[in-house]
Amino acid sequence: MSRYNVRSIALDILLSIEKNQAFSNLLLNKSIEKHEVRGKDAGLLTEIVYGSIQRRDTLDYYLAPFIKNPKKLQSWVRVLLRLSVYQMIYLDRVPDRAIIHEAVEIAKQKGHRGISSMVNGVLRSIQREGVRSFEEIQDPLERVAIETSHPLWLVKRWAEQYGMDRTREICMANLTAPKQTIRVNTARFTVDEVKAQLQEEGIAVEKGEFAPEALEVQKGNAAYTEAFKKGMFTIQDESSMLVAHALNVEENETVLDSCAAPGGKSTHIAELLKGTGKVISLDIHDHKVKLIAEQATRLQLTNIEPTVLDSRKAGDSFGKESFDRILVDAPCSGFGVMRRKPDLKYVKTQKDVEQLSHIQLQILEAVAPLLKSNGILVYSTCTIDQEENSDVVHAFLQKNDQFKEDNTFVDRVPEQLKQNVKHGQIQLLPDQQHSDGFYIACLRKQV
Ligand SMILES: C[S@@+](CC[C@H](N)C(=O)[O-])C[C@H]1O[C@@H](n2cnc3c(N)ncnc32)[C@H](O)[C@@H]1O
Repeated sequence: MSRYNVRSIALDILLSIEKNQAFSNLLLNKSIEKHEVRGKDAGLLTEIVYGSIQRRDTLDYYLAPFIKNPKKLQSWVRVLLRLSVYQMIYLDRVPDRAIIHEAVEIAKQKGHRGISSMVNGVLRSIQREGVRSFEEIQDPLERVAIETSHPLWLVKRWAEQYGMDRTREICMANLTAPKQTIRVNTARFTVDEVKAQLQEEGIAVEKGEFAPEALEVQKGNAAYTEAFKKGMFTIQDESSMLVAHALNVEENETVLDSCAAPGGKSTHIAELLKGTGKVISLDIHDHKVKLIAEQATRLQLTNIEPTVLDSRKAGDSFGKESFDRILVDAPCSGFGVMRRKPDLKYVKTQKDVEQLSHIQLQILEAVAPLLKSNGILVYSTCTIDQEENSDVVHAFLQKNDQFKEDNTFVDRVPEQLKQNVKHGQIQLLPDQQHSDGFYIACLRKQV
């Protein structure tokens, strides 16, 4: 595969993301398979696609002084310029002249002479003159927004919730590459067994930062291994691994996972139950419930029952007080996982946050009666927005006085995170723990 093709494929992927607002990781994986992009080329393609999305607004800021008629610029030309400038500024392994040459060739093929000479002119000017500084932006919020390529409304919102300094750190952290961590299937294997098997397959791993069953991948991709096929582990961020521990399950218990697909947490709960008891795994989408069943089969866990159901109607299918533990790993804005899904920041709106917080509260209220007294209800999201996190929990507790914050939650949190637990809740931020941003609240139903 030549470099020319890699950039051409990158352009097609980026255009398709712009047009359909499809998630970048899915589209990228499909293209890698379709074009059989391998080795270093796959790495370069991934870097160009993710980087160009992640830095979109910064790249436009850099390009703006060099483009005479921005309104007339066709979207494919803008995307081609973005991905070329991304490489010139952020990747040092390809010389600028090669990047410019390839951009001009693509422009010739896709457009006409006028366009290719404009692309050539813009990129050569940037090569010669460099790009402008962020110091030109007076407003500090706007500067963070442009410098880290986040929408201004989101930067403003986080500045109100977390303060200016923390917001900048969060936004910067969202530009870094996420780690790959795996969760050992402790129902069937030990951490050492999995480590040894992966090492045999050329995948270097180290102990995770805080979850006992976590291994951090240092080299290689654990997804394409025999160990994965054999069900020795699940690929999961470490912050997500805290959720099943928060439930504090004991063998033979019955657990409701009310928003379960694709099954990352259901399978963890099933593993902690050591194959005993039962996990009823609900999801509203039929095609997603199939994914839970697939994972349970791969991991050889027989104590999971994947079920298609809107959990807001769970009361029609299950009796009051029928579960020992309930998890609501709610649909959310995903603002904690922007490193993995950088397109989210341009797609989600303030209205989405508001609507999601209503659904989250509805789900909590619907499943609450199904919990036995003294049982634990865990609410979690992969977002860092307070309206979807502590505000939802606060609203729920106000209306449901049978529930209280579970102060024993702190005992089930790893040592280095204990200080982050407040009132039975923890908010992990991407700049602090180097994991995904994640929120967990642990509530107990009073006897
Ligand atoms: C954050 S994801 C869950 C991730 C999952 N717990 C895991 O660890 O793999 C939220 C899920 O909730 C599902 N969902 C959204 N609304 C729902 C509802 N009303 N009832 C049940 N599931 C719902 C979505 O389809 C999505 O799969």
